[in-house]
Amino acid sequence: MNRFASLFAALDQSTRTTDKVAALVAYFYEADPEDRLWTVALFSGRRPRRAVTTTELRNWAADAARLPLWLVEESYPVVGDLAETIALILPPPDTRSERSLSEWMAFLQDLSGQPESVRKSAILDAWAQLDTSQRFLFNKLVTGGFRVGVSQKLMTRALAQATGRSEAELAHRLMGDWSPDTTSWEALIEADDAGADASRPYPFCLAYPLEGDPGDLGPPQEWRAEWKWDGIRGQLILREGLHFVWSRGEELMTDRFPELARSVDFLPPGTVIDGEILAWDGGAPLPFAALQRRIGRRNVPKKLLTEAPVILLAYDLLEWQGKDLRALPFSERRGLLDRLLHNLPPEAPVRPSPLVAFQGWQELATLRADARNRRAEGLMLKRAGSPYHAGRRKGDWWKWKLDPHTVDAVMIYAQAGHGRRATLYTDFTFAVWDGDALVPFAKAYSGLTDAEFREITTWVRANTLQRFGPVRQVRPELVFEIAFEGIQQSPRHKSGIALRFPRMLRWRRDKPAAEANRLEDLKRLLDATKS
Ligand SMILES: Nc1ncnc2c1ncn2[C@@H]1O[C@H](COP(=O)(O)OP(=O)(O)OP(=O)(O)O)[C@@H](O)[C@H]1O
Repeated sequence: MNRFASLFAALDQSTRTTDKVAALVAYFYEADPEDRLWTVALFSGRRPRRAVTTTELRNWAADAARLPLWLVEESYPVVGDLAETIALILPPPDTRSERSLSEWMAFLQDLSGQPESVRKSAILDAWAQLDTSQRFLFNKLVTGGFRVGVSQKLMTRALAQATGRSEAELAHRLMGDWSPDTTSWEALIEADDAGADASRPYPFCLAYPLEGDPGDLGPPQEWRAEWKWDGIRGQLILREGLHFVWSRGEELMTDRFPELARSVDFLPPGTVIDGEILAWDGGAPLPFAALQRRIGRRNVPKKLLTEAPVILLAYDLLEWQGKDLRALPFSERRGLLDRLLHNLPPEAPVRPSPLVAFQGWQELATLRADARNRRAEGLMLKRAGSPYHAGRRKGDWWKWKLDPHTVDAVMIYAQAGHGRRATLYTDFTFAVWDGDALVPFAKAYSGLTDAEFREITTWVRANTLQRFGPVRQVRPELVFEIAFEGIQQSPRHKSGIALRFPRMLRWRRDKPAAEANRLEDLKRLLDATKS
């Protein structure tokens, strides 16, 4: 645990990317393969099974520190972090543990499902062997609320330096359905047979919002335009006679969209397609509300399959005949994709998303104005010569939406509704990132379906950090897309801004909290509306 604790301290102390990468590279050189694997798992958002609830942890810490529970409860808001509060109030350790990170993880995994008395004495025993900084980390591992200022991209860069493999290859290897229980460092990072897991997706290429004039992008012939569909991003993988569908948040959605199973009848194995899952009425997309009824359902009732059938509108080809095509220019990948799909019969659940032909930027701006009639949110601009990047990189993919007034925000407080919805948590407070902190900027309470509010209510009950009368502070994990009519400066709000008519457009299950918008984004929008 010492080595991991030093790594954590080094990452925490510096905001400079080069320092963070150097600390990670040094760690990857020195640590044991089991610890390296757990570190990669934790830093890429993979959580161990949770064996202990935060309430149990608080109660046990109060016992161990011989403090009344109310004093622990009072200390928590002052410190601001439960793991840290507990680390600080416990008496000094009796002995020092020599356990490594992976040994502690195995210890925690073994606790899951054990009776409370066994789990309590194990946790107390662990606390008695760890110093304050190790305890802090240990508590974070127990609660699963592990966050460091290290993006997947940064970690991949460090891994590339430490292993001599390319970032693109490593980013691909780290995707998909693995955990330290199902793989080893050797199999995940080093073994030649990187294709062992047939379901493994590629990291999604993401876009930046176009804020200025498209004319600034250079000659229009270097660009391709497509409609920006209002559905769910999906990567369809066809390998070894099987099919898999991944969300942009690395969640397997295969069973949720059974219509896509038929793609194996029309397309050969060794094909991976990037596209948008849309509810489809035969010739055009249905409004997002139709697709919304499908989201979150693992078993889709027959009625819904007929009322809101889905297809994949394909816009990129990432693998063909088992070969990774990501390094090819976009125009070539698109050409191959169109050839692959243009002859498919209407019953095939995959179709090409058409390219929008244009000669000049002015013509494209006029076409964009018609996006709503096409049931699109605007346009996507993709540089014809660009490879398929992993993640968000400025320059080659731009989203040029019609309505720029949306923001992805993290829910931090929840309150029950009124009347018919009095038993459900429906009124939420949302925050965006300001540095490493979340600042509240808006409240909203409409826009989701009853089924979604029910699911969120269960989640709120299980993830409450604190109560203030009727309001619950929740783990900052759920992301929602908030739409609004206007934005203005406001000295009354901590964020310094106020929104007009904010409402929830959708629950972004595919986005982790770290990817929510930042206060700078809202300030930029504020400046743009002023000028
Ligand atoms: N033709 C298209 N090409 C690429 N992406 C498209 C297309 N049509 C719709 N999209 C959607 O637009 C998104 C592109 O924006 P971005 O990469 O920033 O992801 P995002 O944060 O999910 O975006 P948003 O919230 O604006 O949909 C994709 O994730 C995808 O779901």
